[in-house]
Amino acid sequence: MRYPPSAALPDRPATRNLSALRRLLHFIQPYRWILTAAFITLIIAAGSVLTFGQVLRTLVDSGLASGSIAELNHALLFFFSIVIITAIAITLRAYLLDWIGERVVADIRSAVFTRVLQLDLIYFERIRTGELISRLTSDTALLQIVVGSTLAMAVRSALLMLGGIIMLAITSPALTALVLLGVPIVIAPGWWLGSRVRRLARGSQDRIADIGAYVDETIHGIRTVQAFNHETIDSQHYGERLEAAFSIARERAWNSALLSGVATLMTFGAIGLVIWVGGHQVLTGELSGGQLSAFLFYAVLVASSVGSLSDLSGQLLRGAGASERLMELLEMQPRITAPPVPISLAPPVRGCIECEQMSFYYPSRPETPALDQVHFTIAPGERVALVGPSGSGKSTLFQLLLRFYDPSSGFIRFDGIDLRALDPKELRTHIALVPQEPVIFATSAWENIRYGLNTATDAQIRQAATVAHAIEFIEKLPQGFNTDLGERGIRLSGGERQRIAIARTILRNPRLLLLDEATSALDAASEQFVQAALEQLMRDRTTIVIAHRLATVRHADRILVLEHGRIVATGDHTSLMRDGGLYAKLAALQFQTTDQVI
Ligand SMILES: Nc1ncnc2c1ncn2[C@@H]1O[C@H](COP(=O)(O)OP(=O)(O)OP(=O)(O)O)[C@@H](O)[C@H]1O
Repeated sequence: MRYPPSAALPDRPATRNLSALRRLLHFIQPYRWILTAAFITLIIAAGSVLTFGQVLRTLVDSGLASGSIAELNHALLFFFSIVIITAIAITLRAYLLDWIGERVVADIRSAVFTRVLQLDLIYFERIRTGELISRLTSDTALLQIVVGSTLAMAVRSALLMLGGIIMLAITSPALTALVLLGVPIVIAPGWWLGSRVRRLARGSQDRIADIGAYVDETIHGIRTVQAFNHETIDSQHYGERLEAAFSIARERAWNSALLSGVATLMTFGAIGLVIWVGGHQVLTGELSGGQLSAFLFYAVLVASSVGSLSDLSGQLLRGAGASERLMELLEMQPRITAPPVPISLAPPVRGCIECEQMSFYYPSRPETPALDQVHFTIAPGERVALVGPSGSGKSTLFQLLLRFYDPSSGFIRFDGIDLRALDPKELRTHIALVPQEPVIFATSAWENIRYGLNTATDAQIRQAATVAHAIEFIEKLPQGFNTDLGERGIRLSGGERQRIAIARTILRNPRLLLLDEATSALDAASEQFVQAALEQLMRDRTTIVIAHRLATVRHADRILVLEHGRIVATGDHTSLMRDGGLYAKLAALQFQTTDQVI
């Protein structure tokens, strides 16, 4: 088992360890030359900033103090040259690093999304969609900042800090000793408050992910929300989450404000002290005015570098946490995979299904079998109806046939080959599922039908829509096939959505059709169209249908009756009715008797 045990997403507290950032190297590696160029510009920029202190010293001591215009001009020329070099280096550094940040994050997003799409259903049972989306957006956004600026800023600050200290020592060793002694006193409160701010910021981010997940769930279920008059309650729940987020954010804001105040007090207090001591030295002639100016410049530089290093270390830690979560997502291995050497289905694929003493337990319910010693064979082209009370395992059987899960024991074979020996991709090209609630995407009718077969031409799509009796309503839509069907097909009726799904399946032309009949009754006209479309779809292929209509069970070659995951009876409608038993009871209760009363 390669998933974390309790949650789908590794939702651990942010790591205290920056080594998680090392895992980003794999993504940065392809751009190492650009990164090298960026670091060269970074070093040039940092070097130029350090040179400013010397420029200042020359300006004061040689330019101003000497009273010579020529020397002043000379010093200013030096100053402008450094300004130009710094500006060019900063421009290049900013662009190159931003570029790398955006590029790496785009690559990570793409890799994570591709991986998530490959994970199997057990993963999606555990995860909240909103949370995943928030991870994909907020964690990657954090990484973008880390790769695109924080890392480089940290290196820059470290360079400036070290360079600054060296220049301080060169300028005035005595004052430097004083400053270094004072540094711990100046930065200690900052570190303490800074770590509080970071912890609160992390809490605030988790609350925001929680709010995102709640909004996602509520908006998805907006019809249910409104139908149950749940708007006020949901607003209240949302409000409570917002308040929780706000109270953490308020605490963070207060600590952050305090941090700014304390940092200002400490920094300027320390500068004042240096001016006081240094000023005395200038007066006694131990130090020149230029030296004191340069010293102050370097002292401010070192102080601000230390300050920004402490800020950046928080960001780096959060980035390391984000990187760790994303990399763990990336490293998750789907369990349903092709074997190293998959067996290919020999053409022509027939669509023969065998289930041999097959049992299945959902991983989250290891004590109750969802399917128990199921045993049957379905011949190519046969039409089989599955009937059983709710929870008897009908949909589970479909999921196993599509190999979303593997049996816990026993076998399922397709054309005589164990599903586990096949590449699931190949298997699924021969199977199509028409669910009760078809999935419609927020795009045109063209694209929704083409979903069944990427390479389909417009003519093939029209043909499939005609066979599925979808063309009748598609052509009446405002822009015909180009009409956007709205998110989840919200602009279509239930019957229309089903006919789009049927057209899609016709295009796919599977050997095995898994059909979950809609339980909700359609109006007579729509029902007629859907039935006619289904008849076309079922022709000449093996079909297993979870039946809710009398017409379906009557036309089935065979009916399998499931109860508590077991097959309790098999036969055709007439013989099963004659036997009485569960089927007869279910038939009386379950089938929509629009066409004929039992
Ligand atoms: N993802 C899951 N994890 C754990 N148990 C599950 C899961 N999905 C279904 N079950 C359980 O497995 C059993 C079979 O469920 P299944 O959905 O196959 O029934 P069904 O016959 O299709 O029911 P219905 O007609 O109501 O759709 C039920 O007891 C159900 O609670």
